[in-house]
Amino acid sequence: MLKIENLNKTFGKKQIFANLDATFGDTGVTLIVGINGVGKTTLLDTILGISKYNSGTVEFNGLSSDQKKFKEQTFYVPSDFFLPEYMTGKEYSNFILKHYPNSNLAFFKKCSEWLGIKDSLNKTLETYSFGMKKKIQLAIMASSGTTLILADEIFNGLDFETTIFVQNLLDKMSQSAKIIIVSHEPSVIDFYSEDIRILNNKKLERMYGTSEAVIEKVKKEGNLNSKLCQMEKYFRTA
Ligand SMILES: Nc1ncnc2c1ncn2[C@@H]1O[C@H](COP(=O)(O)OP(=O)(O)OP(=O)(O)O)[C@@H](O)[C@H]1O
Repeated sequence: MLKIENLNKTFGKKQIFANLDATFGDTGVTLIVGINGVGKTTLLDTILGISKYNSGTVEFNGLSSDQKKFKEQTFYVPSDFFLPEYMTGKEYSNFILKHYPNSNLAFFKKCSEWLGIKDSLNKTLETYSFGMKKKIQLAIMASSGTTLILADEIFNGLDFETTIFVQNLLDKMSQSAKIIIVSHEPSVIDFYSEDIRILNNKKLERMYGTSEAVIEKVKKEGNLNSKLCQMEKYFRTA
């Protein structure tokens, strides 16, 4: 179980989280939504210990992010990434997967085949398109054998077919791992409607109801309806 208690985090004078509490079970997909700049990436970074927090506790199965066992059990797919361009896909995947004791190289090969990058594994990463770079990270993620996976904007840059494939892959993986994803896509809200949390007012709140209700709430938090009205008025009078 991932447990966050009384989390407080600031960047300078700006408070990002205030006494944020959240628990996540051992399996299933949780979708985190929220307007731009509210702190979704910071939350993932904080869980993983990449970003320090002011006070509170973050534990995964009793482990803290500075422990080797925590690192071996968790995998992060960030939204912005820089890959070692001089390595081939094969060298890179071997390099990353060897850090994970339960990784499965045979499954990596299978995922590479499913994702259509198998024939490019002997090429250097500088020759990969953005989508191919994303795909190799997804294949590594799926075969890492980790039990906590955090992924930021995971579907960005993926074509339609791959998006559907990855949604189903995550669904299967979530039977034995906890997967927490951040996404802005309405279709993703539809697919993962079981556990949706909205980051708002420096806290993480569980959302219940239909995906339409969730989308309406997200729109309201960002004042989208009011902005749309203002824009319509502007074009009517311009
Ligand atoms: N290293 C940093 N130093 C100072 N402020 C930061 C830093 N990183 C993020 N912030 C600020 O913290 C807030 C949360 O940023 P974060 O990237 O977590 O938001 P987000 O919800 O992921 O946004 P988006 O949907 O645009 O990706 C923003 O106001 C951002 O400007």
